[in-house]
Amino acid sequence: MSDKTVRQLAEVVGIPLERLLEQLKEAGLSAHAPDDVISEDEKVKLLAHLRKRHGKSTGETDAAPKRVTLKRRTVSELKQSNAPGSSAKTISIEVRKKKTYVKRAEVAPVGDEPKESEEIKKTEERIQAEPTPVSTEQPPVSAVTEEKATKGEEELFEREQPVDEVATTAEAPQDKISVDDSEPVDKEALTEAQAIEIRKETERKARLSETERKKEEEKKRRLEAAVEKNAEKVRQLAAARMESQKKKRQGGQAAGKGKKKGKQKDRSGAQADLKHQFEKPVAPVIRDVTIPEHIIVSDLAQKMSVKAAEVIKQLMKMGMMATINQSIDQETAVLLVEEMGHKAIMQSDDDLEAEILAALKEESSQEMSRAPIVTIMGHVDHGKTSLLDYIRETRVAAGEAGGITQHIGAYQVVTDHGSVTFLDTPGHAAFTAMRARGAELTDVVIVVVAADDGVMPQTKEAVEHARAANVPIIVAINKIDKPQANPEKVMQEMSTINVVPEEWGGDVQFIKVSAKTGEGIDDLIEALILQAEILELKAPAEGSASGIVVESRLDKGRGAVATILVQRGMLEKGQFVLCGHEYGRVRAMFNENGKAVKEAGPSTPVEILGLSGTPNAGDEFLVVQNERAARELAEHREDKSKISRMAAQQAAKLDQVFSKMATGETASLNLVIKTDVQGSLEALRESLIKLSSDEVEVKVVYGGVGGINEGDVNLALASGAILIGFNVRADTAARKLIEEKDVDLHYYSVIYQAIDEVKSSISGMLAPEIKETIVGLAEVRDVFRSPKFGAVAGCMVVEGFVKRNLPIRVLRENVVIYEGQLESLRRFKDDVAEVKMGMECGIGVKNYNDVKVGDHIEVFERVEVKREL
Ligand SMILES: Nc1nc2c(ncn2[C@@H]2O[C@H](COP(=O)(O)OP(=O)(O)OP(=O)(O)O)[C@@H](O)[C@H]2O)c(=O)[nH]1
Repeated sequence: MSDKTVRQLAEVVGIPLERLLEQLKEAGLSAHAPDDVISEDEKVKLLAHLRKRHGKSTGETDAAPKRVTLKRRTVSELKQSNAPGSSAKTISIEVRKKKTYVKRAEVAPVGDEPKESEEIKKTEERIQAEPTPVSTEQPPVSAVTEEKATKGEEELFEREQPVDEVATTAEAPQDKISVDDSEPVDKEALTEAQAIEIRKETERKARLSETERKKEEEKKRRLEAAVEKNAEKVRQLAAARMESQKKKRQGGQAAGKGKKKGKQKDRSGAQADLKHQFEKPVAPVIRDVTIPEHIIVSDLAQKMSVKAAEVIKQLMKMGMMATINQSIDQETAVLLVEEMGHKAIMQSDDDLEAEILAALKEESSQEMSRAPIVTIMGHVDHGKTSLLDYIRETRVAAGEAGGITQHIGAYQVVTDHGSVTFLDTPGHAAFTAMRARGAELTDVVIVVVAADDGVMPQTKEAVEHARAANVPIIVAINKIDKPQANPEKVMQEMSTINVVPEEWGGDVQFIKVSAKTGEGIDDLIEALILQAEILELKAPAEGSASGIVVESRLDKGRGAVATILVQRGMLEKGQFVLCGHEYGRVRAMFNENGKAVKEAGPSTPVEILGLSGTPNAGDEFLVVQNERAARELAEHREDKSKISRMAAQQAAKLDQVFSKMATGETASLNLVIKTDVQGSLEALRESLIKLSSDEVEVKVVYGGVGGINEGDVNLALASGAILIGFNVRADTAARKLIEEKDVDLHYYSVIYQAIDEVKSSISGMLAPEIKETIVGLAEVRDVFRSPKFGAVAGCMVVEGFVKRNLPIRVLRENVVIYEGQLESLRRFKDDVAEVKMGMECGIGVKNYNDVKVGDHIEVFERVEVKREL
């Protein structure tokens, strides 16, 4: 251990040299000049002297304190409210903090280490200046633990953990030298003592921290290197993306939905290089914006990379108010896009579908003759079902011995001369419903007329429906086995409705058959095959298939099951198909006998499994390359059908006839008329047809007697016609359909009123309409005779409400039989003004005593509505 000079010691201890010299003098030590050497003994003596001088000595100079404890006591109060309502509790908290420095062995001589540093001084100062740290989190360390913990230590000095005690009663241990914070402290004395103790500690720490620091630095360096490496990678990646993006933009726009994905990726790339790579465009970016037939405002904004608010603002400038989710038409969108400085590219919604269809046509060009697809129609009980059943049982079952015949909605009959496919949905309702959905599936219509009954109203309807669809007719005169059968009469009656037999010079084949005996059935099938030849029915027998959905259902075990009729191409098991709005892979195919088949050609009906849902009868199906294309097309079709539905509805509105004519959109006004009696039908039909002019042709697509039914509505929908009810009403099912499809229906009770309105609509002079609103409907459940009121109808209000002073009509089977006013409206012998739905009431009709059970009493209101052309 080397001795030090006075100057050196002053420096080490951090006090002025003069002061140290003075202290040395006071202690009576020999050293009195700055360069005098102080021995270890002298140092100890100096320390003892100093302690003595400050009155802190414990006795002998060499009996240095074993530990120095710094204490601080703080007392505070804590107010705590326990349960609500109970008074607050005050807890006194006394916090005693102490710091104890323990001497384990001899005090090491001052300056036994060559290293002296600034740190020592600083630490000393800090210890004196800083208040003892308060840490309530640290658990109190007991003296015993403290002893144990320090026993094996080899260090000469150990600075103990700060000891915090939180106590309310306990006193600090007495064997410790206590220095209370509140007492005046001789800082110099402390400095002397601590200087020695702390120096060691600091040096140890310094040594330790040196290695730790080195480690830390190494770690940091590595981390920084890794980060830099990563950043470099990200930069490279971002640069590459920017480059490809640029190229893409130059090379034109990616089409369709794939673009979306690309955009997302770009965005993530942009985020990665947000800091370094973003370059503000110096010139306006002109984009190519593809615009479909209808586009949502937000989508358009996205395509132009502007905020939707910008687009809305621009639309407002153009005089159009639109919301963010509103769809705008192509023309407006093009104007807007150009206004905003971009290039608009018009895109047809059908492009994708057209592409696929074109591909279909290309690949399947070789056409072969195909079987005719036949629908059977006729009046009730004339034998439609019997005929179909006979053909199926004898032909189909015979052809497929042992097969289980099942109803799949269509089946094929194979004969020596060729095949015929029957749609197993007899009746014109199904036929027209299919047509209303746009499916032109039937090639030939068989109109069944019972030879013993002759032409009936529904026979005429069948003929009209077939004509409206432009489908050739074959007449089957059924039940010729019956003794009272009179085929001649049937031929005559049919001629009166312009269905003239070939043998009489006409163009319609009449076949006499019996669904009971089977007579003439072969002739009928032959006639069908002949008709098919005349029609030259051909279709490609190879290539991707397409056709129509006949019916579909949800099977418990098999999921969605659809019967489809292939019209062209060859459908194979395992192919992806799109059926209306549904799509999927054909998992399995079965024919009408439940037999699994692997392929189906033109005019073949098959049941397919594997679709995502049940398509509608009349929906078109086609084979697509993959599932993605199928899904995209399904979505597109859904949109398209919505739009076309709306368009069809608009086309068939009486108040829009003139505006449509003016724009050249329409040159004909189609009408479906239902009347109460034949006489009014004829009168109305003739008068309306006479309204035809050079600009517009008024066509009565169908006219019939009786209430308006679902079939009439479907026919109106299929032919874009306006429905006219003359003294008749629509039944419940028809009303539902009318509402659902928004079909234009007009009720009249005076012929000239109907004629006037149609006339005005054609000339664009439609006056404000007096609209009749039906406010309520009551069903007659019972009829009482009262001497005072005559016939009183016991009614149940089934719709809306019945009002005493509103006009009424009496309906029998949806035909108006009386129009007038109420005489009385009663509930339990009380006269009332109004009766609501679900309530019973007694109704007396003024001047009318013929009300019957089952009749309906319609209550209506007349309101003037301004026309909007
Ligand atoms: N004698 C005889 N009776 C027949 C013939 N065809 C059908 N019938 C009978 O006529 C009745 C009606 O036959 P359907 O086949 O149900 O008639 P539909 O036209 O299908 O009747 P709807 O389904 O109610 O419209 C049944 O009782 C049949 O047995 C036939 O050729 N000869």
